[in-house]
Amino acid sequence: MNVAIVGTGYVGLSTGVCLAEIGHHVTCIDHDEKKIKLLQKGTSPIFEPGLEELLQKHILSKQLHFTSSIQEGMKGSEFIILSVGTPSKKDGRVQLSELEKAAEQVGAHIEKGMIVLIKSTVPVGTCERIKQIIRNHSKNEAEFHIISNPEFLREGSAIQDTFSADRIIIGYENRDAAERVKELYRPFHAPYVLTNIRSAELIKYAANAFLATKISFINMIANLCEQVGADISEVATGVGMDARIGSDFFRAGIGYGGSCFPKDVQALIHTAEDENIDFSLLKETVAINERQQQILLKKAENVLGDLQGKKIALLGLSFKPNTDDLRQAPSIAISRSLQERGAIITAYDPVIKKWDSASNGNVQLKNSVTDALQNADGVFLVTEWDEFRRLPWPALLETMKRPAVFDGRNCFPTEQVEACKKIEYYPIGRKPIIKSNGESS
Ligand SMILES: NC(=O)c1ccc[n+]([C@@H]2O[C@H](COP(=O)([O-])OP(=O)(O)OC[C@H]3O[C@@H](n4cnc5c(N)ncnc54)[C@H](O)[C@@H]3O)[C@@H](O)[C@H]2O)c1
Ligand SMILES: O=c1ccn([C@@H]2O[C@H](COP(=O)(O)OP(=O)(O)O[C@H]3O[C@H](CO)[C@@H](O)[C@H](O)[C@H]3O)[C@@H](O)[C@H]2O)c(=O)[nH]1
Repeated sequence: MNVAIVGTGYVGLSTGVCLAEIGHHVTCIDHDEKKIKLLQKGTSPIFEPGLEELLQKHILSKQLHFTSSIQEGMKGSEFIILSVGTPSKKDGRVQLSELEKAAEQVGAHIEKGMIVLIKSTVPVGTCERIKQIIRNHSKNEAEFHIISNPEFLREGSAIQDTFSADRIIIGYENRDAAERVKELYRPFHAPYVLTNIRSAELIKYAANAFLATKISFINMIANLCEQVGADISEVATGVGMDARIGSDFFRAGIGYGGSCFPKDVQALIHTAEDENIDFSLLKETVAINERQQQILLKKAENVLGDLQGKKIALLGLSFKPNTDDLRQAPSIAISRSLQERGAIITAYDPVIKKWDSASNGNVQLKNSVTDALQNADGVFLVTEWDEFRRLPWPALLETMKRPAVFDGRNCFPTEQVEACKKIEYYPIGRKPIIKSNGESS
């Protein structure tokens, strides 16, 4: 089948390569010409495991094409997938201008029988508006169909998530169009949920808001663990083993970030507000998350005192491992607060090589963990990149002024704590371990 994807970002590109892999002919469209040129050469503009291999494979197989022209991309396509960004406005509501603009452009080239799938995350009622915009811009009044098809892939595991999706949501008003969409995705072997468009739109927000709330809940339990002498890892395991609760998205830490949870929770609060519903539970999810992002800072102040002039090393900057995405990353909130307190901030991340110090806090990016840790008063483990678990920690800590480790993801290997003669280890929701000359106190 022929598919056009409008918006070749994290979602559009991941979806595009996966649809090519299952045998479709895909044209990815983006108005960013630099991005398109890079993609045409087989280079991925984003860091996403497994993506570049599929990209190169299907450029060669001629199943994957890239263009900055909507007209060229849509020509002969049966399915038009819209996956442009829907970021937050300052007040937390959803900015729909990118999607509306894309809809106008799609409208100008829409043809009879085309199926337009809205994959961008959009508030309830948006798909109906987008349909109207496309119709208003259609020159030939072509009859087309609209489908709400929210996406659930995660950054860092986008390809794997697409091939083993828990479900595919198809919000439809025309049953034949829904059946054609089922056929498009059939090789993924995922269960379908066929529903009306508004329910499909809401499913996406409810899923993200629930997961974010689950994280805030376990973070509060972690904070309680610290006060009552319990261990969050064991508590989360014991609670999560109840099949009704589940152990996924139950890792305590420094709170959730990324381009989705923060904006989608805010958007759902606003949707409820517009219907005169005070979704106070979600407001608390957000408030807990904001406090949690400051927890390493508080611990560091308790241990190191005034942070003015102290050197703090941040390990990991992206909002989670295996991505280069910095959108709403906890590292930004942390470095801004450290800067306010006059700390000197160094950082290392395996893939982030650019950092906007003016808006994200003044951070000196280093090329290695060794350089970042040199002479530091403390290290914050911010993102649980795998490589941090395999470092020669005993030797590294000796290069620090004070071997104080503030572990925001509980990812520092326990055996390494044991191997260190001198360490002050402060995890989340667990007892700190202080060792000097090989003795714990
Ligand atoms: N990032 C994720 O993990 C994820 C997962 C599920 C759903 N979503 C949702 O999917 C949507 C896209 O997210 P993303 O992270 O891929 O966004 P993104 O910002 O990475 O990509 C959007 C792309 O659309 C392009 N674009 C914008 N307007 C265009 C137009 N008129 N014509 C052509 N190209 C245009 C931009 O240049 C950009 O490359 C959002 O609604 C988001 O909430 C994201
Ligand atoms: O137990 C956990 C799990 C995650 N996180 C944090 O939560 C954030 C989001 O992580 P994750 O959900 O893995 O990444 P995203 O790529 O943001 O994916 C979420 O947002 C996407 C965009 O809507 C959805 O498609 C996905 O289903 C949804 O998981 C990150 O900061 C994680 O560190 C935790 O703190 N504890």
